[in-house]
Amino acid sequence: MEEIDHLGHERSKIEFDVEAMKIVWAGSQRALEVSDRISRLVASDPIFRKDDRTILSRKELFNTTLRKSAHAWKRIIELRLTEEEASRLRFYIDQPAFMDLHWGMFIPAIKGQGTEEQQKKWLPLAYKMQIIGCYAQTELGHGSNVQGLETTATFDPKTDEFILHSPTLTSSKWWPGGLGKASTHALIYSRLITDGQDHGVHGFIVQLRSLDDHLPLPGITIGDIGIKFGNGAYNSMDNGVLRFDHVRIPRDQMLMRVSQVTREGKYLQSDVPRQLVYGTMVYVRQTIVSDASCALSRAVCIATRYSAVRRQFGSQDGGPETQVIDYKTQQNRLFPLLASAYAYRFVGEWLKWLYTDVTQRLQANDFSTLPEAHACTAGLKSLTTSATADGIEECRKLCGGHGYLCSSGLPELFAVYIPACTYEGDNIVLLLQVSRFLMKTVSQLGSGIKPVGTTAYMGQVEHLMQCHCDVQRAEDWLKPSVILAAFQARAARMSVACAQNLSKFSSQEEGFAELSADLVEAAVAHCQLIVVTKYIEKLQQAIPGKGVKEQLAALCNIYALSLIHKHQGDFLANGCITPKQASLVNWQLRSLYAQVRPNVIGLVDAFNYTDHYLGSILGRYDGNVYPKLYEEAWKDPLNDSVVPDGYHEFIRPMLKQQLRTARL
Ligand SMILES: CCCCCCCCCC/C=C\CCCCCCCC(=O)SCCNC(=O)CCNC(=O)[C@H](O)C(C)(C)COP(=O)(O)OP(=O)(O)OC[C@H]1O[C@@H](n2cnc3c(N)ncnc32)[C@H](O)[C@@H]1OP(=O)(O)O
Ligand SMILES: Cc1cc2nc3c(=O)[nH]c(=O)nc-3n(C[C@H](O)[C@H](O)[C@H](O)COP(=O)(O)OP(=O)(O)OC[C@H]3O[C@@H](n4cnc5c(N)ncnc54)[C@H](O)[C@@H]3O)c2cc1C
Repeated sequence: MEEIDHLGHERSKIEFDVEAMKIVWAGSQRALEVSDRISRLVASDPIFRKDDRTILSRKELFNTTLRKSAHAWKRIIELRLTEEEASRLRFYIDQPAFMDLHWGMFIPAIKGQGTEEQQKKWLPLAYKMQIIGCYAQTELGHGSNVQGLETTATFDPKTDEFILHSPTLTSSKWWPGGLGKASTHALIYSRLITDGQDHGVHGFIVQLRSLDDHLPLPGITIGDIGIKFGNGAYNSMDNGVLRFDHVRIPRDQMLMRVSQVTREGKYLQSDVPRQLVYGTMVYVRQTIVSDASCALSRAVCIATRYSAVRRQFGSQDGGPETQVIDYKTQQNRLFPLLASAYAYRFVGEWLKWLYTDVTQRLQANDFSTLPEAHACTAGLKSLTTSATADGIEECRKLCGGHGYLCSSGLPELFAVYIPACTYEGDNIVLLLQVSRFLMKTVSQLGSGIKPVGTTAYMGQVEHLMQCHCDVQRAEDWLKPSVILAAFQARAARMSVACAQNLSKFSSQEEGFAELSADLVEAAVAHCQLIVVTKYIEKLQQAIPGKGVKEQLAALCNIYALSLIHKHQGDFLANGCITPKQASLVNWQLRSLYAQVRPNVIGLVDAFNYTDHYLGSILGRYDGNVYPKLYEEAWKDPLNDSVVPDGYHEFIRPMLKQQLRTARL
């Protein structure tokens, strides 16, 4: 039987080349080909099914994680997948697993902080999965404050070993993914003590479990920390707890690129900055920005398709009701999220470039761009994950009641995504790092040090402090130069205001503590400017395909103008725009919504997500929502029997008792 495309009418209206847009979204023709091939491979393999995840018990769920990971590894070997293909495989399997930490943090940490000799010894074992590693930094008592970690690694010159110890309950390692049940090894961040002196936090490779029977090694207490938020979701991950009781490891298992301990127990610091100990976090924060565009685009794809299928009110003369996507309020909530998904995609691409550049420089002992890389990764991780978490929840609401069903895919997506606002650095703590960087930049203005990179605009601070926005008609808001000027003026004015207010305090520390809420807002303004700038730069490149650039430009304008509308308090209070100009933003936004409306189904089709990956009845490619929702309901285990288990024990006696009471 021929499949009906319930969204066919929508697809017939699309004014741009969707196939060309798929290439832009994927990054290149080759990336699209890889993504497409691997997504189909995963969708067609029954071991990777995920439709039962929300009803499995924790043990069953973890068992599927192990099965899927082992099967993925087998396929990687059999098909000789490249690193890029393997990473796509993990993406489409779509189940958080210990493998993420092994490949995403354990290996990068050894690469970034290990000496050549250490890399030669450990990386081949890790690449062949002969050991499984995790990243164990956070403790029960400290996560954000890394310098406050309590685990100790004390050098014993008699035996040429470090003694790992957990001196307090709060020093127990707590949270590391993969630690609870799967890992054989861990990168332990702990205080280095030599000759009674504390040298601060350093990384150590420690074996946790036997490679023969997986039992914990002597002196090691280890387990899972318990069930987390939401059904399924991040519960496939074995986040763990770990305590050491005087566990000995050889001296050469301290990662020694940044600093070394000699055979005699002497502590040596190399020219490499200490902050490189935090380097793995910079790497992962960068990947989290691209991940945000994936999670948001997934939610937006579901909400957009469903909004085109769903009809409510507005029937005239017995005709069809209005598609909810045609309500301006729906567009005003949904289209800025669609635009944000594209914006985060492009800023993620740029951040990847920035990270590659800083890594190459670090290898040549050029550390000059490290502060900027830290500020950009911290700030953009924070901005994009907060907006994505809120955006997923907004998409759930955009889908009305059906969005609350697990079969919409949205509850699980929300539950699995929200910890991104916390892990790899709490979002507020990270924004405070950005504001520290901004305050330093402002304090150096006029000192001859020219701001570069993403703070280059501060070089024109005098102009930005008093310039006026050049908008008279709504269409003027479409000029990239006008948008950039408004965002630059807002960011510069907010940073300068913070710097001026800081100078009123007797100490910088006191000022930072008192003004931290304003500082966070200034950091957000700076990060939004980065996203807008990188999107505008993307549009300056050649982008082939009929109508593709026009759609991307419309989305860029929606992204920027919806932010001006949302944060108009900042723009107005700082005198960057007038109330009249703020109201023209809304006029222009409405016109942009009308421009993209016929194309929105094409814009979400361009993500090229399979139904398997979306995991949503509401977001099905064919829009065949109602029959499938109806069918799905009958699969619920509660419907296995017509009369529920427990009827005789609980319902019947209650009913009978009521009967007796009624007779009395
Ligand atoms: C099947 C096969 C599959 C194959 C493919 C798989 C691929 C998988 C990919 C998946 C990838 C990842 C999955 C990830 C899943 C998520 C797991 C989550 C893991 C974690 O959460 S790990 C723990 C993370 N913890 C944190 O982030 C802690 C946050 N805290 C900090 O970062 C710091 O403590 C701090 C807040 C920055 C403060 O530190 P500190 O007090 O030491 O520093 P100061 O504020 O005093 O600053 C001093 C100085 O240092 C600068 N600085 C700080 N941090 C950095 C940095 N990271 N880099 C560079 N510089 C830094 C700071 O700016 C100051 O500079 P200044 O002196 O002002 O010049
Ligand atoms: C799902 C998940 C997976 C994780 N995986 C790992 C892992 O693999 N390895 C690992 O080592 N860790 C892991 N973590 C731990 C994670 O990195 C930390 O939880 C995170 O860094 C936040 O630290 P915290 O828990 O100490 O939060 P806290 O710092 O205790 O935050 C609590 C509150 O205090 C606020 N706050 C804290 N400091 C300040 C400040 N200076 N100014 C203003 N406000 C402040 C925060 O904004 C927040 O609102 C994971 C966590 C989660 C949730």
